[in-house]
Amino acid sequence: MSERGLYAITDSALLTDGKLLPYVEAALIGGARWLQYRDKSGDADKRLAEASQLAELCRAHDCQLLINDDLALADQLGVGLHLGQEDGSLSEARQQLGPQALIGGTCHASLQLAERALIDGASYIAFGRFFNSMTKPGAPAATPALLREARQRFSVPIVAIGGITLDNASPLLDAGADYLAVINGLFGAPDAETVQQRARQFSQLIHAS
Ligand SMILES: Cc1ncc(COP(=O)(O)OP(=O)(O)O)c(N)n1
Ligand SMILES: Cc1nc(C(=O)O)sc1CCOP(=O)(O)O
Ligand SMILES: [Mg+2]
Repeated sequence: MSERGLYAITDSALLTDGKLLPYVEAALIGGARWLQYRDKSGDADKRLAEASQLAELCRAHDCQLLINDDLALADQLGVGLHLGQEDGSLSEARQQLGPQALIGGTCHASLQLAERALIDGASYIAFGRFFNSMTKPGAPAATPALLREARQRFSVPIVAIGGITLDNASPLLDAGADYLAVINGLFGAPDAETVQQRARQFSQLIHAS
């Protein structure tokens, strides 16, 4: 598992009209190291079908797949999981998915939530939002100073999320972020070629920092 990189997150509202697979494949070709399937439709059949296709793509491109919120789906596919504060027990997810599973926790702007997540078995901790987010405008705000403090305290991968673009990402990397979790700054593109270019540029930025 690479310890730094681009963490692409899908969005069912953004990746419509058949964009999901071509845009995700472009992100993987461009170097995304982790991919989170984030779908809020509630359509279980669609979610299983799409997540299964993404699992195949990720295997072909040596990318780790994680499922947002849904432990049962992650377990069914044998992939990772991301849990927020309202998504159930991280310790139970660790118990069910086993010691090797990639499991992450939302920590907003709280070092205490990060400590709790690590006690519960998280593989990584995610802080945010750092900038205005088109996808999740109401998320609590975090600062690069928090990332510096977290870098001092914790040895697990640190993820930054929320309104991240190629133009504003560098201070987060300088402050200690290992992964940049991005939705709109990556997938809010006019075509797959642009997604691939953005993924390459994010990957270069991360590995040069
Ligand atoms: C990498 C990463 N960090 C944070 C989140 C947000 O998770 P959550 O708070 O559960 O909100 P939803 O994404 O479920 O709306 C995330 N998904 N990924
Ligand atoms: C899903 C999510 N969680 C956040 C948090 O702060 O926990 S911000 C966010 C949205 C990320 O999308 P975009 O890159 O388009 O801003
Ligand atoms: Mg959630």
